[in-house]
Amino acid sequence: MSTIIYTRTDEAPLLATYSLKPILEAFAGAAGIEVETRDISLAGRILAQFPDRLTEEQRQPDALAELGQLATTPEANIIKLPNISASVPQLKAAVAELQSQGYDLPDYPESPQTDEEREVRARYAKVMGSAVNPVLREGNSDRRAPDAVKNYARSRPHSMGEWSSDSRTRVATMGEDDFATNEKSVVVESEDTLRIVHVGEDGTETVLKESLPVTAGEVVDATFMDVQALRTFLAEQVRTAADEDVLFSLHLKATMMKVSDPIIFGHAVETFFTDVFERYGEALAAAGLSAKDGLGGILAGLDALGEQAPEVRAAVQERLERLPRLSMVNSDKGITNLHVPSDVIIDASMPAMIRNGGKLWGPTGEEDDTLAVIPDSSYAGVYQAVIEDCQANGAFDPTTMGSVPNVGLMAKKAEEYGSHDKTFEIAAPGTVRVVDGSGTVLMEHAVAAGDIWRACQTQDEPIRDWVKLAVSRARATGDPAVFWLDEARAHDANLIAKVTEYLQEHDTDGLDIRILSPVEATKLSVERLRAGQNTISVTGNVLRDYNTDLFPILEVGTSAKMLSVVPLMNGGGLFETGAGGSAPKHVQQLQSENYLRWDSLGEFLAIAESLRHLADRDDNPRARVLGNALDAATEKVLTEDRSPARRLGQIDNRGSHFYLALYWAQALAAQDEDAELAQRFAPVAEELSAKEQEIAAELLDVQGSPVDLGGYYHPDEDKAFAAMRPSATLNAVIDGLRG
Ligand SMILES: NC(=O)C1=CN([C@@H]2O[C@H](COP(=O)(O)OP(=O)(O)OC[C@H]3O[C@@H](n4cnc5c(N)ncnc54)[C@H](OP(=O)(O)O)[C@@H]3O)[C@@H](O)[C@H]2O)C=CC1
Ligand SMILES: O=C(O)CCC(=O)C(=O)O
Ligand SMILES: [Mg+2]
Repeated sequence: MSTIIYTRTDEAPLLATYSLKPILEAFAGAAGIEVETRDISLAGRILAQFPDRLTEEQRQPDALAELGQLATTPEANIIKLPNISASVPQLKAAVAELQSQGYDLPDYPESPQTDEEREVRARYAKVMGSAVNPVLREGNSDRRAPDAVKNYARSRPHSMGEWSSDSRTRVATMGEDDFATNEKSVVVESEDTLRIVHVGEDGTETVLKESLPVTAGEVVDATFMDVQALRTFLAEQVRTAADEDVLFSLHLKATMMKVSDPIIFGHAVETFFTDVFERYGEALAAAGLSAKDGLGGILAGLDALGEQAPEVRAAVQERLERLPRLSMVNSDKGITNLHVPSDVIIDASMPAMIRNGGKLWGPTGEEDDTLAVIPDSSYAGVYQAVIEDCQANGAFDPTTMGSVPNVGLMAKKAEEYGSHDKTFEIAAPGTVRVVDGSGTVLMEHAVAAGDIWRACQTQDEPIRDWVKLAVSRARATGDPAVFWLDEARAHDANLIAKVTEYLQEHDTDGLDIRILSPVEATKLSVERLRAGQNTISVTGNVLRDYNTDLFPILEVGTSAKMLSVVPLMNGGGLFETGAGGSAPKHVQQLQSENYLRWDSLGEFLAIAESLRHLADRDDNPRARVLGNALDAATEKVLTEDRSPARRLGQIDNRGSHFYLALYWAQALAAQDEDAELAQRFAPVAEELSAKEQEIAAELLDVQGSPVDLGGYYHPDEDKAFAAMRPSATLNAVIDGLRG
């Protein structure tokens, strides 16, 4: 029997799953395909770490480890929905919720003192940050907007904010003493085990990483961020934003870069609130309050300071009332850009700002231009180039613009992704060295206390596979493919050599394949975008992440509508859904007014791809019929405007699933490749169609009042099903089909 693994994740995609998966099970079952669930949610991953503290019924298997293993085999067919990459505040909240549900989990030890606490912290560290994606991604990434989605945006464009030529929005970046400029890179010739050591000024050696296995031909980089330079830079930007009276906003990826970016975030909080930290820094530290967890964490924990608490709160308030104004995540609730490290995530936050005419929201909800602070200069120039283009040429026009799909290098934890196990906050001045098995120093940097040093690996085989994928996408589309690589950067220079070599392995006759620096590649792609032309961006891992939100958000309004395929290197398929995240604000809306705005279009596209993959692998023609019919249904959901609207009283996520089921059944009934399947679904199509009004009314009726899900990170199954499957009439049809 063919099997599809459907992941259980978090937040909005999880809620949507309660409604969509029963439909998938019913339809797939008819083609002899089984749908299995694996829980890789944050809550599930936490529980899997502590079997020793849980009762038999509470224990959870380590589904992530299982899927990581599966992804290396040809049998893999995994549909992966977005999941929470947890920051410390999110982890603590999830633990508290699970404790309140009767799970005997230890508190997260902020500063572990005992061996036991260190052990607990190490277990939590395994589930934090981007702990899921790098494990499953045993292949490179192919993300693009399908024609149906582009056509929809062309005929029904999303709103775009206006750009004016006197916009003062710009990006500020270091450009020296940062990760980009300090980078060194080597290609190791043969399999080896490297070590990372710190040598203090007095010659004392401290091993930072004992064993760093590398494979032949692997690119290994090392770099560091000079923290004194960072703090000087941040202080300058605070002053500049005040002088120019624009909003100060910081854009990092504290979830994925889970060691380096929370530290940078902490420096930004301390720099913005210099007076507060100068006066109360010690008291805050003594109370276990860290700037790394953000202003939100500090304000929430202030009571621990006893009598001093009101004074500190007043000092924070006083600072907030002076210039520069901070950009806001939620001005109604007073949540600033510096509240929670995972609230503002660069891949989503910068495109949202660009889409909005370069404006963010200030303390009183006012829209204004912003100084977007992106400390490391590796890719900051990409956003600046897009901003300059919008200032010169106005907003993009979704009805005429072309497309920038992406072929991204990410297999086997390539590039910065997952480099947190090789990232260190330096304890004392000295030198950090990367040493090979024979004792030769491959790379070294002089560092000061507090600097953030990191190494990063990229294996050869993924690079070769990435070049192949790029050529095959260029061939399939006829569009130019541009490798975004900067010969001035050490790592990129090594990649350029490999790309040039591996391109020789392919027939590139008649293809337009170029290598340009990220800024030049942006300028070219954006110019072509405006001319309605497509340009494939072939990028490393970080730009894969950035570009697959940036361009989709401009082109089709959201990255949720992307087709996101990961052809696994050993032949399996990983089908990601969309290119964005888990949209936490959508859950809040469901809880407060029983309306779920999440658009499952990414899931629909992924399921169809997954079905076709099964059809090829298992020689199961019925799976192909099902997949093709699903694509037809998805297109009809778009053209008939059955996607979730944004406001109460209209169709939401659940309603869009109903229409998908209706159109899917209709498409199956109408096809003539598989008569048995047509016969099976004809009555389903008829029944759903006949009951359309009834079902739509049942789905709309529940909207408008609060919903109790019994948990945010770990909802109660019965409550969540009840909330997400409110139409008894629809359920009866679907459950009847599931038999
Ligand atoms: N692949 C993965 O597993 C990923 C996980 N994440 C995780 O997701 C969380 C939130 O990340 P964040 O960067 O805020 O990004 P999100 O993409 O979750 O949210 C940004 C905004 O995008 C829009 N959006 C995203 N997806 C959909 C959808 N399917 N339907 C409708 N609108 C959508 C919404 O904005 P609006 O409607 O206002 O335009 C939303 O508020 C974090 O925990 C992060 O770690 C993030 C990225 C990828
Ligand atoms: O893994 C993560 O934390 C985020 C992944 C992401 O944003 C992406 O793949 O686009
Ligand atoms: Mg992303």
